[in-house]
Amino acid sequence: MSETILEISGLSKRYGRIQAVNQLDLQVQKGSVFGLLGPNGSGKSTTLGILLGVTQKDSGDYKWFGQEPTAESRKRIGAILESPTFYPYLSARQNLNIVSEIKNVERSRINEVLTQVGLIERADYPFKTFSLGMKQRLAIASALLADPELLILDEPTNGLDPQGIAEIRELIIDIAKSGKTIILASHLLDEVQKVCTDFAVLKTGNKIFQGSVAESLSGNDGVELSSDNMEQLQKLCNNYKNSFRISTNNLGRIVMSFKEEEDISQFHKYLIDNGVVLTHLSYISKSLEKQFLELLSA
Ligand SMILES: Nc1ncnc2c1ncn2[C@@H]1O[C@H](COP(=O)(O)OP(=O)(O)OP(=O)(O)O)[C@@H](O)[C@H]1O
Repeated sequence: MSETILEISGLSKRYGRIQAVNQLDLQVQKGSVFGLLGPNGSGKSTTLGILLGVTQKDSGDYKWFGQEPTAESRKRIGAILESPTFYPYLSARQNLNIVSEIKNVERSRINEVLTQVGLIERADYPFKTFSLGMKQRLAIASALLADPELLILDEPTNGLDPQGIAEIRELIIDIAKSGKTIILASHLLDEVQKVCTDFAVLKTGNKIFQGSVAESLSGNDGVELSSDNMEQLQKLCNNYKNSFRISTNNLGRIVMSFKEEEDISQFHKYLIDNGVVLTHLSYISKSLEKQFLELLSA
C-alpha cells in the first residue's frame, strides 16, 4: 500500500489583493517524483515556502509523514528553494564541510554525496570555477547531506544550458531510484513529463488538475507496431479502413494513428486474421502538453 508523505488540505495564502494559493488540497505518495506544475506566479514557490515553514499560511493545514509539521519532521526533508549561497573561494568539499557542521552530519557523507551528484573529481576545486549546472549539483549534494527522505526542488533547471538540464534531470531520476520522494516545482511541462511520476497543475493559486503522468499520457492517439513480417504489416496498415497517418519511426516500427476512435482489439484481430502476429504494440499517447494547454485555457 502506498504511504502518504504529504497531505495538504485547504491551504490558502493571500498577499494583499493577490490570492497566491487558494484552498489547495494535495497528496504526495512516498516514492513518487511529484511535479508542481504551473506558469510563473501560479503559487508554486509560495506553496513550497509554506510547507517548509518559511512563509506564513493564512489558513488550511498540511501534514508531513502523517503528522503535524515539527522541527523534527523538517529534518527529514532536504530542500533547495533559491540558489543556495556557497563561499566562492572555498572548494566544494570545504563548502560541504561547513554545511555538515551546521547540520551535524558525519563528514564521511561528503564523499558519498559528491559522488552521487558526479562532482567527486571536482571536490577540491573552488566553487567559483563551477559551471551553473555544477553549482546546482552541489546544491543538491548539500540538500542530500543529512540523507533526507524527501527532497524539494524549486525550478531545479532554471538558467541551465541543455546539457546542464539533462544532467540535473538524470540526477533527479537517480535520486528517486535510490528511494527518496521528490517534490519538484516547475513551469516546464517537458520537465514534469520527463522526470515526474505524478503531478498537479496550479493556475493563479488554484489546483486545476492532479494525476499520474503515465495515466495522463494514455490519451491513445495511435499505436506503435512491429512484427516479424514488417512488409505484410505495412500492407495491412495501409489497407485498414480506419488508418489515418502511417509512418516508420527511428526504431523501424510502424507508427499509425486512426481517423476515428479505434477498438484496438478489432484492429489486432484484423492483423491476426490476415496472418500477422505483432511482436510489439504500444499506445502513443496524447501529449501531456496538449492536455496541459487545454487545462490552462479551460
Ligand atoms: N512576498 C510577496 N509579496 C507579494 N506578492 C507575492 C509575494 N510572493 C509571491 N507573491 C505573489 O504571489 C503569486 C504567486 O507567486 P509564487 O512565487 O508563489 O508563484 P510561482 O508559481 O512560484 O511563480 P514563479 O515561478 O514565477 O516564482 C504571484 O502573483 C506573486 O507575485
